[in-house]
Amino acid sequence: MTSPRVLVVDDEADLRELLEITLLKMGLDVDSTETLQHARQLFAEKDYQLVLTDMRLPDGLGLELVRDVSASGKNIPIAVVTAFGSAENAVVALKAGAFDYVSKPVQLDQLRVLVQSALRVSDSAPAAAPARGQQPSRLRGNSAAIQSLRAQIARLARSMAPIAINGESGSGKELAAREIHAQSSRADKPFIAVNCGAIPEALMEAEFFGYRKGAFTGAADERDGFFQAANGGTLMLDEVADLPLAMQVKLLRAIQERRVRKIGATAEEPVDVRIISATHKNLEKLVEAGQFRQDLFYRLNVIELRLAPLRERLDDLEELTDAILARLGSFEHKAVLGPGVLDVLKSYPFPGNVRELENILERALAFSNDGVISAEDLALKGGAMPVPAPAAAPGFPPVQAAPVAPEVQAVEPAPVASAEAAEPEAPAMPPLPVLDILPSNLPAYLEAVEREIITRALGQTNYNRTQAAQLLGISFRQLRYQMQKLNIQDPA
Ligand SMILES: Nc1ncnc2c1ncn2[C@@H]1O[C@H](COP(=O)(O)OP(=O)(O)OP(=O)(O)O)[C@@H](O)[C@H]1O
Repeated sequence: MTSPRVLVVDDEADLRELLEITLLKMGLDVDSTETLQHARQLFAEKDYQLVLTDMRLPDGLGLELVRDVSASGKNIPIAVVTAFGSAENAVVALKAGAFDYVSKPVQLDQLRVLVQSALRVSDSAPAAAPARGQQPSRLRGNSAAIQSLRAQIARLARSMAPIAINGESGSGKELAAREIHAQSSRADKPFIAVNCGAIPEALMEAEFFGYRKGAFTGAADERDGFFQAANGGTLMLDEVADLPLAMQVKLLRAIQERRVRKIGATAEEPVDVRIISATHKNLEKLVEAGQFRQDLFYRLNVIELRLAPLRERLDDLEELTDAILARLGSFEHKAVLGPGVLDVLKSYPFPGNVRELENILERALAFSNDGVISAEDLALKGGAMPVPAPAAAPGFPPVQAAPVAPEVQAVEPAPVASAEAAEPEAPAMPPLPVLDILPSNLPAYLEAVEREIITRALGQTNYNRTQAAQLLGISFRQLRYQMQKLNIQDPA
């Protein structure tokens, strides 16, 4: 069996030699050259599994080779070596189709990780075909928007470039991120989704980077953070716009250096993580307003992926509805839409997108006769639903913090005790109650207030959690945490 062959293009003799020796020690065959022209010739003549090129070459730019290799249709990963501190070059190369980059001075551990994951990419099937052993796609729909999304996902799965997914709440951003991970050479490593908007600011550094035993009061054991938990795999930064500025600086550093330091540790540890970020907000506007760091935005936004809202792809509604009903119904009790109900759904704007469709169908099924859903069962405009009485005051249940284990696939941090802050443009606050007697147990009292407010919002929206979250100016996930924490259940 022949070894994989790598083409190294660099005119700096020392660096070229270092790259060659490292690759040879990894058991690879290496061809090397100093010029762009010779590199093009070699690439045309021979089969390579990886091309590694410097950005500045005597007769041109490594970027030109990136474009040639990407356009060749051979599906060969090409990585670039960028000058120290040249974030622009790295981003430009990734945008042009580079698989990944290493910065000078080249850290050999990072180079080896890059080479190994690049070789896994060239090993796997071409872009359109699913990787070995991969689960079938959960992404339903056949509209032009979804078809183009599938094609983009297949292409993006083959690189390390950071991806920024933008789309309304519930439009499938996390699902798309999971698909990219599942189709990538990282599929057998963890996919960790972190909701940046739900982590208390004081815990952020510990949650992202981990801590050593005794680093602070309560740090009874050493613990990994999200970066270490996602090592080798993909880290999804959901609701990335909600990251506080101080954390943005630390995150940028971790992404640039590909190293993290646990709180209380002296040494940094390398991490190999692909970053996918997602938001329903306009990050560019937040950058202009000084609420999001430009440098982090630039790093995260290398490739943009936009998810169309459901109302812009109503062609998908039937397939989505069928898939959701098949999941909700059982073998004996099939769930179906009654006559004309699909048209009623098509006239609804779905502000909460596919997630709202799921919620609507789930509720409608509970109200339906024998699993046949009528237009009334959909209760699209909201109808009166009895508001469940708030839980009795005595004996407030203790709040359980969810432990974060490395094998956890979607990490949702422990719920925060107070109601999360609403968007800056949230409507005016109702006046605060004037209390005659001060509560003797403030946390328990606040919990009772929170339970009362959330239960009222859910009652007003017929327990449609998407709409209740909107009413309260919090995200769907934040509402879900609070409901779990306060043990509020849908009476249906
Ligand atoms: N094209 C699709 N096919 C099948 N299911 C979908 C599709 N798009 C979204 N969903 C489903 O809709 C629900 C919401 O999707 P997801 O959590 O990915 O949305 P999101 O945009 O990340 O939401 P949020 O902004 O609230 O984080 C999930 O249950 C997901 O599986």
